Amino acid sequence: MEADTRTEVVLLACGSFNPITNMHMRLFELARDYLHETGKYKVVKGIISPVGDGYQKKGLIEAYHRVAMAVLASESSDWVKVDPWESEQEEWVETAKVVRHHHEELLMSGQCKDEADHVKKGKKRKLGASEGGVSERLLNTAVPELKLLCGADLLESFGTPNPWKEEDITEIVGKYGLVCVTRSGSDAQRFIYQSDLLWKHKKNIHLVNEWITNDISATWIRRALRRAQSVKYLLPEPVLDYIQSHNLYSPDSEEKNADVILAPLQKHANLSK
Ligand SMILES: Nc1ncnc2c1ncn2[C@@H]1O[C@H](COP(=O)(O)OP(=O)(O)OP(=O)(O)O)[C@@H](O)[C@H]1O
Ligand SMILES: NC(=O)c1ccc[n+]([C@@H]2O[C@H](COP(=O)(O)O)[C@@H](O)[C@H]2O)c1
Ligand SMILES: [Zn+2]
Repeated sequence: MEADTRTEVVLLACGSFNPITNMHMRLFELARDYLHETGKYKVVKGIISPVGDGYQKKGLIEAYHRVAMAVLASESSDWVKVDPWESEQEEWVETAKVVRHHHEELLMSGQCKDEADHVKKGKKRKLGASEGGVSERLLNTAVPELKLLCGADLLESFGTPNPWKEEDITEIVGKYGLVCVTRSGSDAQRFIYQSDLLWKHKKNIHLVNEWITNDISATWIRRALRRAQSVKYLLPEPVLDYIQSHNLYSPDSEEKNADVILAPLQKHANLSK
């Protein structure tokens, strides 16, 4: 039997997940199919990382509820898991730092693995994004690549100068890589073409076309819930049960953080003072 030489990949999705929807779970499935079809990658894990309360987005309910719902949603998957680390940080954490954290976790878990086992199996796995302060010991360890998974709207938000620092985009796209799920007719390709920075790293950006279009957004779901309209079949049933039993998403909850500036914008304003 031939050895599997594909590069192992872990997909990390960052966002509010307020609440998690069927489309969030579909993102992982679409991205995995795409990467497998290239013949070069083997997706070994998906991570959902809900943003912390410090993000201060309008209508953002408490992180423990968003994490609990994400855990319920992920129960239907055997490869996508929730990681609460980001949600547990007191202050909002830049996405580049979240990616760095998960990459370090991967390096640490790789360090503990019995390397000899891989050698025995004749498995030669490529090391993921690894330069930059990583010890020789870690460089010799087999670690999957970590890639940020997002929708086209997040990619396009890179173009708005305020919330994203150029060095963060460079780190995410240049060092790790991006898998972006886009809709047919979406302008993600043009967007990359129009950005010198993204164009430079285009080899690290995988655009996944979603042919079975699905426009579910958490904002639309919260709106329907406020109006007591049905959202059945738009999110996993256990998530819907959780929302109903905890009475989440009311006109009041939508007013949370209404008068507060989004954390990335605040941070940026402080830096440029
Ligand atoms: N329908 C969709 N198609 C493609 N990507 C999506 C879709 N819905 C969400 N995403 C992606 O999922 C990630 C997490 O998104 P987020 O939590 O903001 O969900 P959302 O549905 O966009 O919520 P909101 O409406 O509150 O902004 C982001 O990368 C976002 O681009
Ligand atoms: N500079 C940054 O790192 C930066 C800026 C804006 C949003 N984000 C992240 O993008 C995601 C956006 O989520 P929403 O679409 O729900 O606002 C969040 O995970 C947030 O932390 C990161
Ligand atoms: Zn969003």
